[in-house]
Amino acid sequence: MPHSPVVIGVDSSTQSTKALFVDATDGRTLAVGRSPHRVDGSAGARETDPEQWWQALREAVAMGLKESGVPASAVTGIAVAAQQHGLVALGRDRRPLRPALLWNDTRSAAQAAALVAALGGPRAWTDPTGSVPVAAVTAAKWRWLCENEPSTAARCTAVRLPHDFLTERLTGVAVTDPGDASGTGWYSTATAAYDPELLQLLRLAPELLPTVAPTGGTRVGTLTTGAADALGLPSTVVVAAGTGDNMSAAVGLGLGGAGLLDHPVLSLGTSGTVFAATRARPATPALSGFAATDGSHLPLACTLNCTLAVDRVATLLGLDRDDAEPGGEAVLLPYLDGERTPDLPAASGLLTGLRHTTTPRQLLGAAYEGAAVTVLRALDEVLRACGLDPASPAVAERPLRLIGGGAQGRSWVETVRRLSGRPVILPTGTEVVAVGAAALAASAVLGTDPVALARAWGAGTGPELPPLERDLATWERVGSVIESATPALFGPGGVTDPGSG
Ligand SMILES: Nc1ncnc2c1ncn2[C@@H]1O[C@H](COP(=O)(O)OP(=O)(O)O)[C@@H](O)[C@H]1O
Ligand SMILES: O=C(CO)[C@@H](O)[C@H](O)COP(=O)(O)O
Repeated sequence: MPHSPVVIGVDSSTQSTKALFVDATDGRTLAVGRSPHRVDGSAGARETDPEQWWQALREAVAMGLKESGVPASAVTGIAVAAQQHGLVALGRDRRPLRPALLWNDTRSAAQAAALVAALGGPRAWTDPTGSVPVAAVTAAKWRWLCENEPSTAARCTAVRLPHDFLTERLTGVAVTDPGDASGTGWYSTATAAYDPELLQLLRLAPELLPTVAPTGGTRVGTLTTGAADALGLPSTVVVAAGTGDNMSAAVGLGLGGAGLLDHPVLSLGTSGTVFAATRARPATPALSGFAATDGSHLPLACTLNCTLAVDRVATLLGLDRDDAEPGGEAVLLPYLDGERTPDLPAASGLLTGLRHTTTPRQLLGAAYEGAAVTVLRALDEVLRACGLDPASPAVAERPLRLIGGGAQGRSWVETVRRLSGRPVILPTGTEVVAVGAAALAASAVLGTDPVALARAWGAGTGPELPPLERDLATWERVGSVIESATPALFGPGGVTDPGSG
């Protein structure tokens, strides 16, 4: 009997690649293949060889095929969602000239500040792009490459984001989507096209860039013979344009034009992000005003230090992840990688409020609190960007959808509930970025709306935990330390503009 059609949603995130095999008829997860990658670098550098992502994609697909027992002939579509912003510089042979500069590489902070000044301040950037450049933004990374490795920049014949690089490996087609493009700093969310004035300022030739597909669910082509051989899949498999990981999570949760708008999400991974899909184009210096991949928008704030940083504190203390209790007087800002929100690229971890009575478990709890308050402080701004009044009781009761690896952890869930005072939904689909990519793939195969499809699949629904009484004392204690964490405290490299996102 023929197998029902299967689509593969790929999440190529900072730490690993996941390939989710989904039954396209009902959204059932059949298997998930996984393969880790390495992030190299110290003193602000964060790099990964893009060939590692390609290798990991191959391994994750092979694992998924084996575990699902699905015949390769049943696979009809694939799409890639990946970590945002990373700069992939390719040479004439379409191979990387150097490792990718990742979203959490802070060496480009000075270039970001110079770009803001060159255009006349934050508003001059939010008007076209929706966002103010910070070290994470690809435009700042391109300028860093030009200034620090000019011969590599001169040899560069193509500039790609992580998901574009992988989509091109699959199809041979140079294509991106509006969602991931909106994190580059050279794409205008106002005109839905690359901005020629910004490209000129960046000294980036438009020929180096991929074309922008109308949506992440656009059919780009089919697998090349080489990619089909490498993946063990038929060359008839349809490839969709794909998108950035946060945009894909929105699709997987059923948020967007054909789904729920203005419902907040908190993602707990290497980065902490808070965002919502909304109708109006965001343009405030306090947030990244991204495009979603389906024509709606995605106001978002992102921190550099979330699960990985807290896990590191647990390791330093010799404790298990969940061996934590509320921090008491201790405040720990786990800014081990510098920080993006607030914009403190030269920051390091900060501990204050230590007493003779402070226990290691409280210190770990303080790290959870520091990371959680840092990202949750942007939630009200996200709600305002959705046209909502955060102070209104109906908005305050709106549940927060918790996703990312951290949503699997008891301490993360309890810390977020205690500090937000909101109901929390734990979606049943634990790999919502990959679910979103699978919905984009299915959309390219079937011609349906990806958000509507993902809603029907139901991955965004799950148990709703009731609100806990809000721990305002901790919220305010941690918040006041964040307010005092100025660039001057962390030495050179800090940026004085409070714009973040
Ligand atoms: N059961 C768990 N409890 C707490 N944290 C977890 C758990 N499982 C995974 N994680 C965290 O999830 C993170 C990976 O999540 P993921 O969303 O895949 O990250 P990324 O997208 O940045 O690669 C790890 O840093 C790990 O700390
Ligand atoms: O830079 C951002 C968002 O602007 C990050 O959210 C990256 O997209 C990386 O995500 P994770 O690997 O942490 O999921």
